[in-house]
Amino acid sequence: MLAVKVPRQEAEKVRRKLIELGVLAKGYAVKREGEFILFPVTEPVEGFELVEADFGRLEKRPHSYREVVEVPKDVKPLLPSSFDIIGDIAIIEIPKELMEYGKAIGEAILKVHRHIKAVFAKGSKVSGEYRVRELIHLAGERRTETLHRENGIRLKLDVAKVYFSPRLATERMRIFQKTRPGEVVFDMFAGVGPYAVLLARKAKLVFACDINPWAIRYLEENIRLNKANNVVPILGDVRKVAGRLEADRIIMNLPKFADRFLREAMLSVKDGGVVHYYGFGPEEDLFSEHEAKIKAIARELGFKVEFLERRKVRPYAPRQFNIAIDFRVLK
Ligand SMILES: C[S@@+](CC[C@H](N)C(=O)[O-])C[C@H]1O[C@@H](n2cnc3c(N)ncnc32)[C@H](O)[C@@H]1O
Repeated sequence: MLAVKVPRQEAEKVRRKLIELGVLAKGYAVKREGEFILFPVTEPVEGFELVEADFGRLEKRPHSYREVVEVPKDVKPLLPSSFDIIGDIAIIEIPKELMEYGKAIGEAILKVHRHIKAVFAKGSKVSGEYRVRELIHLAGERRTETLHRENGIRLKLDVAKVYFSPRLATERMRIFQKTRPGEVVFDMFAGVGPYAVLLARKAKLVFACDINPWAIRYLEENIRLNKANNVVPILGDVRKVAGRLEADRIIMNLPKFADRFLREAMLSVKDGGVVHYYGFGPEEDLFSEHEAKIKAIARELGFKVEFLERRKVRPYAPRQFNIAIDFRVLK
């Protein structure tokens, strides 16, 4: 095949020129011959030494597991285009019709994403007090503990024993940016500590409560891993703790039931402090119901609320969103 031969020192400059001219042949590995580099080209190029040479084909690495997965053609359109990655574990939601090809899907994911060591399918919705879901092993190691990196912190967790969603990383960073140095924060539903450990980098003190003993066990480990010694882990029902401490900022990341804990949040926040409330809302009216509940509880307690920000955090179900409402409590 036709090639341009150039001294090694000029190779990078020439490569860019050939790309600019649109004549560099794609899919071939460039060749080295002593002090020279040979570039495969699709047509003669003026001003360069041209030679004939054989080139090896570049191995084309697939970008998606869908390119290599071995499933019948008719079910291919059902393959999900994305999945969650927590540390080195992939968790994919596959439709019922694809369940019998679970192993093939898992193996394809392992093949394309070399850093993933285990693949699980979602076996149920997130449920119960601990907000965990069943997982079905598809391929790779039968291990559910992993180390996840997010926003510059390291989080050890067991995906089968605690709640954790990597999709909230941006939201957590947003709250970090709102936090002011010297604040006292109360993370009412802390899990393994993705908010608490991150906010501890700015806040003076972070109280982090969870009712799931596994979550608190991992939170304690994450405090050590990240040297977040200003986080106070509290194991138990937040109802027993609330009102017994005072915070400048409260995080209520229990979207399914947060409305049931508004009284506890308002009793625990200082006059002028801020509550970050999470919920789920239908597309056509995301916030009204939640805001009405917030106002009603404030009224009952004789407080005032000032709404600061409302936002969609992420899609949750068809035409349903995970939403956030930030509000200030005036006592
Ligand atoms: C949606 S998860 C959020 C965890 C964490 N904030 C995160 O972002 O990964 C909610 C957490 O609240 C905890 N929880 C549920 N009810 C509780 C209660 N009454 N008191 C304390 N924690 C509770 C669950 O165990 C779960 O870990």
